[in-house]
Amino acid sequence: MKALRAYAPASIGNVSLGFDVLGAALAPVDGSRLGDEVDIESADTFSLTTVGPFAHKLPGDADSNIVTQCYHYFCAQMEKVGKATSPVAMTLSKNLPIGSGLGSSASSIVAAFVALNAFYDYPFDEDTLLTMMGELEGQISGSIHYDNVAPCYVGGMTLMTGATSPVTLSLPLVKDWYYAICYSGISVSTAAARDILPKQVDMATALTFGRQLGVFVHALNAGENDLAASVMKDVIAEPYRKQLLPGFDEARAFSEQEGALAFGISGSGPTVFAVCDSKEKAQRIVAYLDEHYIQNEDGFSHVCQIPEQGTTVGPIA
Ligand SMILES: Nc1ncnc2c1ncn2[C@@H]1O[C@H](COP(=O)(O)OP(=O)(O)O)[C@@H](O)[C@H]1O
Ligand SMILES: N[C@@H](CCOP(=O)(O)O)C(=O)O
Repeated sequence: MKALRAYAPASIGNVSLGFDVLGAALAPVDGSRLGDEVDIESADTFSLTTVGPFAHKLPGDADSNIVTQCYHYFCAQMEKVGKATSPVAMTLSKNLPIGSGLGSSASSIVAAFVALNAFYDYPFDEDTLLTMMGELEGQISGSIHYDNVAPCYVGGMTLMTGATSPVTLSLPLVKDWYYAICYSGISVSTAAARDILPKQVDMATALTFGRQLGVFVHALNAGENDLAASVMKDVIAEPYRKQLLPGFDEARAFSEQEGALAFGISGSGPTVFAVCDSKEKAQRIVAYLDEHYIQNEDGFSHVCQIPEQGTTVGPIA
């Protein structure tokens, strides 16, 4: 009997300078896994079982779980293209905290769609699947944005095009950048953190946003890494969101003093990240964040890099 497992990594939405259009996958350098997993196998009727360290924080009923919604959405898309589906049993290992800024819902969504697509012998191509992932992410967070689902699915650092094909472009990776990331343990709802943002930005902010994104993409392609890091500043969301994050200003001050190239909010927070040009600097910042930024026993931190690979799927060993 076919039984598959998909693993979908955590991700940094926005990467400070690219609100809703830039994202990066995350992989701890110690080789541990940071992401949700979805198992799938044939069954007489559909079911979803949830396990893992954050399963108890999910909605109690399977119907409210985004993975169940992915299954129904996937089946409806299959029907539209005249393809049959049969019931499956799915198991979600909920390894990412909810409302963490690590693309938790995106990780579940991407793992679910990749597992379903593989189970039914790959009926949909990458752009079609990404569009479906964005749709489900939009249902849960209040508006469609691809900056978590895209890097989670394809890996690397991704820039959204606004087109349906290709949905996303992959940017060059800086091999010697290390990301100190820390989840404080509190929950910030993405929908609520979007609601507090102004609906319009002024001309000066729009010009800074465009200039930074243009310079960043050029600098990465030219290998001018310091120039790229110099424009990793959030002029859209951080000024409004940082008030939700106790210890944010102090964490930034410490990281900058330790030589971090950039510091910002991962997605809508509360996770923060510091970009460093050595693993040792990232480890020192992680040690500070462990002691000063974490608020409760759910918090954690890691030194990460951006993996080239995104979601993986294969037979359950
Ligand atoms: N599999 C799932 N993973 C994460 N959140 C889920 C899942 N299924 C349903 N939810 C609900 O979706 C919402 C996700 O909140 P959100 O703030 O967008 O989280 P995140 O920023 O971590 O993706 C929560 O209300 C959560 O209960
Ligand atoms: N671009 C989005 C990213 C949200 O990421 P999450 O990990 O907090 O869901 C935003 O900034 O609202």
